[in-house]
Amino acid sequence: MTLSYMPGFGNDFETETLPGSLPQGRNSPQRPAYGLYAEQLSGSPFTAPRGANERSWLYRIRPSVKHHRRFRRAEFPNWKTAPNMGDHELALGQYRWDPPPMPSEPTDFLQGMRTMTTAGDALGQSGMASHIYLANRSMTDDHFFNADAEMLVVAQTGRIRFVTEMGIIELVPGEIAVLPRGLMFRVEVPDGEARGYVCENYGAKFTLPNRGPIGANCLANPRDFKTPVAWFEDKETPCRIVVKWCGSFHVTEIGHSPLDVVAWHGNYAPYKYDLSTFSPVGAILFDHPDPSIFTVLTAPSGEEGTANVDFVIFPPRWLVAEDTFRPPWYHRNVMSEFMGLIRGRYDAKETGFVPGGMSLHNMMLAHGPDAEGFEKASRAELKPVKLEDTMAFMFETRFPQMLTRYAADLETLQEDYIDCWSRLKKRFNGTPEGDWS
Ligand SMILES: O=C(O)Cc1cc(O)ccc1O
Ligand SMILES: [Fe+2]
Repeated sequence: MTLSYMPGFGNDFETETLPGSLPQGRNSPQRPAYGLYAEQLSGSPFTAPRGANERSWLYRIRPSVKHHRRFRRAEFPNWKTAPNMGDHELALGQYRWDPPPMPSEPTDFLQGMRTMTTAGDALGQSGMASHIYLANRSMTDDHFFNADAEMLVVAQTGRIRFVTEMGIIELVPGEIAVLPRGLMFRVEVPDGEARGYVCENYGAKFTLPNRGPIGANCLANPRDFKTPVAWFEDKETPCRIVVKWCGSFHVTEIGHSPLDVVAWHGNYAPYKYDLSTFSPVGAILFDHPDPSIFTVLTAPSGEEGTANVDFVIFPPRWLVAEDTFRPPWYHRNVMSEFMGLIRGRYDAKETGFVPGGMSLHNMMLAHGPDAEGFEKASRAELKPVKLEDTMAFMFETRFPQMLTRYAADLETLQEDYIDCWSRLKKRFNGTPEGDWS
């Protein structure tokens, strides 16, 4: 399937599948062409300031209200929403997990969503949740929208295709997608199996970070974000709609596909991004900068510089710093760090953090390179070194991340994770040289 995308971040896009199906010069003509219904999808309050005002106009076969019959409650027991406190007995700690096993029974993207952490409060529209998805079945007649959050999806293994009401996005591992709050979609797994990570962002939408003195280029460049062109199906067969709303799930049946948008325009739309197009900027003489230098997208909170959630990556790059301990320093952080590994190895952890795995370093819990990583980096010859074939990421939030029972009970939780620091030796011996024996 060849898919077409429109470049740009937050653009005012326009796209139509049939000639003349998109009204020009107005949003709501008396009789839109092709007998379509005009519908506005608002992603911000009507009165949001211009820079933050997001809405799209959708021209569809039936208005969405015809997609809503009376709902029944539905259950997705592994998909949790903040606040979700204390449903396990595990004490505080630094945690790391190997990849969870693929389910043996047929499992679609919704059934395969497993929440690892929740933070903040979805009803207060702040905070986030970290999930892993494990899918081995495409959704065919089932469709979904999430009223609680926009969803940032990080593909780790297997292609994953989001057939949305505004067009089709397909990801290969190493790509991400952002699906706005309220967008209707179904999820297909063209390779038969897919695994990856999801950040549900309950707060203000992800946007590009300011670059400050870096200037007008590098990091994530706007043109590398891709929004799908319009696509629709005119399918008069039974379909189901699942809604996530304030942490609960609801389902209804309708007699046709809700993916019936023939044309649309506006700036509230899904998009994808290939992480390999991120242009990293770093220290080219000495020291290790804060990881915020690798922020792809940031979802602000009300407080300046204090993200509801940042999406940060650790891409392939050259390390050139002189007289520098090059891996991450040891640190304690008021922000809470959930990490995943898409491929390769992460430079702070030589072993134990594997692709498809996860780690959680919560508010103020100390962490940093393992003993082997420290030894190696402290003695390494500081010639230019390229970190190749690697891609780790972090969901970093101002809110403490509460573990779910699923995460606490997961059989791939590494009981011995904190032992990775136990072999760090005392080097202090009262002399300026220290003891490096
Ligand atoms: O903890 C981690 O591995 C993530 C991280 C990386 C880095 O380069 C600096 C700080 C930080 O939290
Ligand atoms: Fe960290």
